[in-house]
Amino acid sequence: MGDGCDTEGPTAFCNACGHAWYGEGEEGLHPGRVVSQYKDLYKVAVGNAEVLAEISGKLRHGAQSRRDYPAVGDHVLVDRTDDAGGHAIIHRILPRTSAFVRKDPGNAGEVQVVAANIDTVFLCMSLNRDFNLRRLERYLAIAWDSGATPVVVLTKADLCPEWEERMEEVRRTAPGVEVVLTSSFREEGWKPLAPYLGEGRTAAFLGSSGVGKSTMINRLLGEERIRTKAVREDDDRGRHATTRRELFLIPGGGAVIDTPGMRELGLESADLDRTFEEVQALAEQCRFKDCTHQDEPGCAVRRAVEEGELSRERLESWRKLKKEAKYDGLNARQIEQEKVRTMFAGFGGVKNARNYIKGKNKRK
Ligand SMILES: Nc1nc2c(ncn2[C@@H]2O[C@H](COP(=O)(O)OP(=O)(O)OP(=O)(O)O)[C@@H](O)[C@H]2O)c(=O)[nH]1
Ligand SMILES: [Zn+2]
Repeated sequence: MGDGCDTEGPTAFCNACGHAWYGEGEEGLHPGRVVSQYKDLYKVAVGNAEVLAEISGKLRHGAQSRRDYPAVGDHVLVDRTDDAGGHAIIHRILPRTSAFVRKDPGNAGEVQVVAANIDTVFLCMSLNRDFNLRRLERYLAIAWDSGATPVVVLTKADLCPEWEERMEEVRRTAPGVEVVLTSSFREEGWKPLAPYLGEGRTAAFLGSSGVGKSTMINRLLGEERIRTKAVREDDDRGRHATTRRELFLIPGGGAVIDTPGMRELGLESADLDRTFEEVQALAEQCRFKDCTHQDEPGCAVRRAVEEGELSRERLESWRKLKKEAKYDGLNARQIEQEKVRTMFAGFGGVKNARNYIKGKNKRK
């Protein structure tokens, strides 16, 4: 085991989703998983039961910022498996392996965790009207930054005879990222998602409204748990309160999270360099280290555009994103890095996946 990891192996398994975690257990406490949140109350899955829980006074007092509070997807230790006698108490949040963060709407300069412990992000794009490669670049940036591994999920394959062309376009936009084709209106049309699901794994669905995320989740769950075409998030503008965000345990093992839309996530922590790996590689050959690729002499990026090696569109979207993403030093990966370090060494999951993809790109 490398990276200075001194853990021997998992010491406990979440009995709700099967996820393994490292570190000491605690006498009398039960591992569970936060499936949804209502203001200061959390719904926690413990085994086959669900309890309503609040956080312990100690946890509250020790919290230095919003990100020290539980989020959907967190593995936590609670004091009971039955809340008939009162709310359960969350005593500890276990180290996160990944986190989606956004700016705290009620607290300038602060971030909060939108969803935690996601292994795979399904970036959903429907093959009809929604198909938009520039938008995909944004989603990719956010996904990489969360620490989870993105997979592009093309939905509504039944509506698009030109799916092969579309897949090829996606592969060019997202080099090294896996691309799958799905349809909720076809028998077993969800099957391509199966390799990313299962015992101990968590996947989140990200994508514009109407691409079919809820329909797909219902298929995976085998029942209509989410009402499709319900109240649209855009309709309650200004109200920060409840946006739909819930973790569902899949009967066959593992879990899925229905993540909020792009607007809620914002772009503040977009990992542009990874999404625009080829731009980044070119930029390294620019004469000036801080080249903005506008009008500096010796700019390798502009040269590549002139020579037709890099599309003008691609450079434009890079510029646009760079402008939008406010690099204020808050980066999801940095935030969680401390907690994550020990986890990764034993898991190998996210880190290995990244290295794998990196290597795959190099070989091209
Ligand atoms: N033809 C076709 N239609 C689909 C498919 N999946 C979903 N739809 C339809 O697309 C519409 C939107 O589906 P939803 O599942 O509500 O989409 P969503 O991404 O969850 O949308 P929000 O809840 O607004 O975020 C519904 O009318 C679905 O019946 C599919 O595979 N093929
Ligand atoms: Zn340059």
